[in-house]
Amino acid sequence: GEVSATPEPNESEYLSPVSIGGQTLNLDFDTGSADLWVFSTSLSSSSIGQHAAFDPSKSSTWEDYPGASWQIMYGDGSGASGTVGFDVVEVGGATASRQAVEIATKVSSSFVSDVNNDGLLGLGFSKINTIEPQPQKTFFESVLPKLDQPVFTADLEDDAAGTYEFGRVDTTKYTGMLHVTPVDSSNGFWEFASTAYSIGGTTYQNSGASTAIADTGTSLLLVDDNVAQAFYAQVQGSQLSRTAGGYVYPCSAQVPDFGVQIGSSGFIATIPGSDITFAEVGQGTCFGGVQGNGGGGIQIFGDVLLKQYFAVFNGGNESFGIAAK
Ligand SMILES: O=C(CNCCc1c[nH]c2ccccc12)Nc1scc(-c2ccccc2)c1C(=O)NCc1ccccc1
Repeated sequence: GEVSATPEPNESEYLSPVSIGGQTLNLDFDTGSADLWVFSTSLSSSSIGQHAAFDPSKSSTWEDYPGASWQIMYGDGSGASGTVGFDVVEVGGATASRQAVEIATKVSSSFVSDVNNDGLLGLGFSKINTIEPQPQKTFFESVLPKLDQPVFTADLEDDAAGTYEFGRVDTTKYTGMLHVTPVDSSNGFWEFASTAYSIGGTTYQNSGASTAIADTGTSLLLVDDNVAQAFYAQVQGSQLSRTAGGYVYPCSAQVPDFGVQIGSSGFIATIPGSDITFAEVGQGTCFGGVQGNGGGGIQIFGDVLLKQYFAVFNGGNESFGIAAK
């Protein structure tokens, strides 16, 4: 069947209503991780705050996974951990009848204060699922055999609602051609080759990192440090600020267009300079949406890039495609 879930965009994330054992929570759909975890009634009331919290004792279809646990840490220092069970998980119209659901008994402060999401729904590959003693399938892997097509699409918008759809590619959602590249899932990500970039329309070879991942769970565009340095060399007044945690510049600065190659096909996905500012950090200073990846081998193509395009994640032939919209 085909399903669509319309996430509510909030700042840097796109939330979609998910039903778990008949309880609805707003989860952040995240192609950069593979854990489905939720705020739960096991957390302290101060941690729960405004969040919806899943209560397994109120689900008639809940099944414990005795002795299992999970623990996840993200590159921004945030994280969560807890216990595991199985329940019926429904997104739009697709149902996973026995989906591993990770109950948070601990969440870091950044998730407590991020009142928009009640947890994450990982859409990466289950080889990076953190459940011990045995990693479990993602929601997409669970429903894949039942879908008309083994795909899901992400149509992220800045302020309008974005949409994830499972089982079909809505060709009315994009214009021109879909630029498709093979994915190497061996690291558990939707990872592909990316060896070139462009600044202000001029293309350069990327001498550093040679791959990138499509990551709806990361707000920023984290490129090879040399590429970030080359980009900000063309932004008057920019500087790498330790206090801000990255490159900042006067909000009045002229920011050039920035593009990154998707796959070895040669297609360069471009972000208009006017869409690159991520946040104002005060005193007329702006924080850039393009930042260095801190020397890690892979580049992380997050929402700053993905919201410019319509994205197709194909779990059948393991490929990633984007098109203008
Ligand atoms: O984890 C994800 C996607 N889920 C994010 C969930 C999430 C984390 N805070 C959230 C807050 C709200 C909603 C969702 C999330 N992507 C990947 S792949 C490799 C790295 C990585 C590993 C080591 C070092 C650097 C990156 C990350 C990473 O840590 N991104 C987050 C981030 C965010 C900001 C800056 C850097 C990295």
